[in-house]
Amino acid sequence: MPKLLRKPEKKPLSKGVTLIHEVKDGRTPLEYVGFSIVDLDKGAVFEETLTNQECCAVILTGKATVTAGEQTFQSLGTRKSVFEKVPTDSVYITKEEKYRIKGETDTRVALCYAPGMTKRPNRLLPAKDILQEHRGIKMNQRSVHNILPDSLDVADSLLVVEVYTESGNFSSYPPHKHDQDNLPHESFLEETYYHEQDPPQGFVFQRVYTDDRSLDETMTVENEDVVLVPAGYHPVGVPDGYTSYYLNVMAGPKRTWKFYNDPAHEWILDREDS
Ligand SMILES: O=C(O)C[C@@H](O)[C@H](O)C(=O)CO
Repeated sequence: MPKLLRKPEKKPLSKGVTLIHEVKDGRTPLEYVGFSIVDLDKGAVFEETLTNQECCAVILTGKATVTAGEQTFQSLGTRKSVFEKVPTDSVYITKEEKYRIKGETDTRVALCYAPGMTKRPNRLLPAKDILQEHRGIKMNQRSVHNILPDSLDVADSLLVVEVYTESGNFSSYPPHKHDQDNLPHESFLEETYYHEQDPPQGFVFQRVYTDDRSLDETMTVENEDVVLVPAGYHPVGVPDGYTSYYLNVMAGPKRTWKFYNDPAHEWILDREDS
């Protein structure tokens, strides 16, 4: 198996709580980004006390109550499937905070982690405030929900975004990278991709490669897989008949998304939309 591809592990943590993915704590080559997926049965509770990391809890599906410090946010979550394609609710939780998530229904939660340097207010990121964006032309079209973009100054490191790519299209394309701390031209950001496909027997292809090809992995990515992007360009191609969803978490030394397109493929941006 390529070293950047992670399959769902489905490990029971406690009654009604199942760990689907855990990309953190010595189980990852990434230094800045941590990522988990947790499934909660109705009524089940997941609890954690953060240390030097901040967290964004994204209610992928189902409904949940999130308590962070003294605040409780009830009835979060807007969809039974990510493919309803509506934005969902998330909660930003500051470092050194204790939080708990209780499933009000069966719930899938993404826990996105990155270094926290300061104590910040915990904050609800409600679905109604999520900025939606359409990007691209021809077979390079995708829709984006900006959950925690760099324009929103609520986190120290975390950037979180979800992306839908329709049948036959490419996204994260033309291939771009953000692996040099060289602002204003490029920022250094690691990235994770949590993928789903509709219908779920689908797959997508994702390539992660650097200019010198010292890193060059092309992966067949199935439903619920995670891909790690420590460096390099990272385009995604979606086969005919399937829709792709992915959730990206990015973090690095500076909280700015400044990417650099692969010059070999940048020309596709210059085409007429006909
Ligand atoms: O616009 C897209 O195709 C999504 C990507 O930008 C994705 O969020 C990413 O690669 C971020 O670096």
